[in-house]
Amino acid sequence: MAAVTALPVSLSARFKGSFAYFTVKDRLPQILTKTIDTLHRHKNEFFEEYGEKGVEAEKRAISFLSKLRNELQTDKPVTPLEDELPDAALWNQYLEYQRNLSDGNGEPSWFQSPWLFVECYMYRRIHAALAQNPPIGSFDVFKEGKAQNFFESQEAIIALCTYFQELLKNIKDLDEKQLQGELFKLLQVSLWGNKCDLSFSAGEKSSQKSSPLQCLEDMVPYIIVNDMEKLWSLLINAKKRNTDKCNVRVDIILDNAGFELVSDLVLTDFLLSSKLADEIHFHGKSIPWYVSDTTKSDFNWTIKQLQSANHMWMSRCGINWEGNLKKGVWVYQDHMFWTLPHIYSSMAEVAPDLYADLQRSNLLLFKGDLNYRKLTGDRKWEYTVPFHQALNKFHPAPLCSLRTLKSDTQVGLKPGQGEQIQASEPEWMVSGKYGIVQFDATP
Ligand SMILES: O=P(O)(O)OC[C@@]1(O)O[C@H](CO)[C@@H](O)[C@@H]1O
Ligand SMILES: [Mn+2]
Repeated sequence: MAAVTALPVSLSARFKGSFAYFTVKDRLPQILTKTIDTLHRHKNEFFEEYGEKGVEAEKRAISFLSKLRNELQTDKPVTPLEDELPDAALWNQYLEYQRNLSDGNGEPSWFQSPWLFVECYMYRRIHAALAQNPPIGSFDVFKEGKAQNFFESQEAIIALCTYFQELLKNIKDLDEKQLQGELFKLLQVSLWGNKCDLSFSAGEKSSQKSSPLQCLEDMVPYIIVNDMEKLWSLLINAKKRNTDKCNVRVDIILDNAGFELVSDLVLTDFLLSSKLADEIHFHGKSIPWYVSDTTKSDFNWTIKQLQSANHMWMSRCGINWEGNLKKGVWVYQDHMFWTLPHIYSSMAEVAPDLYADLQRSNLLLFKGDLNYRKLTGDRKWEYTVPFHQALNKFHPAPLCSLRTLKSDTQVGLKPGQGEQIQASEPEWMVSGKYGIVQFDATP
């Protein structure tokens, strides 16, 4: 009989001094405080739009959020959701599951439970604070920050769009080697684009300032797992096998809006334009999430901004991308599973429809740190554990994580590799300076 190996423990704030501990202790309350400030600042706007009712809704949302911050900071039990939003029952079932896991060690709570669970729960409660308070129910408290990130990355966006439009001019004449070179460049831009997330900096500015293409070479040593060659093989082989009947579909599970999203759109446009893929499916969040994550409204807003930009190549990108959506070769999808606390190894059970949909893809690109945490279960893995093992049977299709390290979990390293980086850079797992392009194709 095969030995059943126990899974390592979940990351949690109960490990004092860990990154999870500092996040729950400092960063999450800061994010709540900023959220409250944002609502305060929009008070007049709510009044102008909805009169007294708007102001009352704002007050109720603020008091709900202050209560939440207090619960967090005093390590109160995590309470069932009391709203009637469509995912509430699934959340409450998951809370029950956590209760059973804690095995008489007390109720699930902010500093005792798995970090991933309580962090997701905070964003879900922020959503409830607004959703339960019409008429401001659909106000996205993180919208301003996402838009600001986009505007502050303007120069980098211009540089990227210009590079890409120049590339399109002679893309048909590129030989395989050149095509591979361009794919690798755009993969790296999309990888490093993941530095620009706003929950990491507790909502402080984090935009792409310099030209995103210039220093790629210098950053190669910081890609500590680099499976770009494997990605290339998969794509080029699929292209060669491709017949009219069988489209190559690539899915990208998006992360942050702002510069990162533009880098993802350029990468996926390249896949279409080079005919490495015929169809791209984008997966975004159905509610505001982890400060900077992309919602449908961010996705459409970004394309509109590009279209109407006062720069020829930026607007060309925007126009083409709107066209891709109209033609149906780009498809935007969302599913509530992406904003549940569940790790991806439970997708087949919790969201069988989504799992079945992903199975129709030739390649899944998972962007960012949170997706990596959910792929690998957010556990204290040994660095050398194979990625496939950490995925714990999650395997709808060949998949690849493009992620800069911003939480202390990493698998698939060579023996001694993690220890060696640790010796010279104790913050390597949480600084965003290192990245991975980590691929798994084994069914
Ligand atoms: O998924 P992303 O945008 O790359 O990163 C999300 C993130 O900033 O949020 C968490 C910290 O609160 C960490 O998991 C991670 O660093
Ligand atoms: Mn994010």
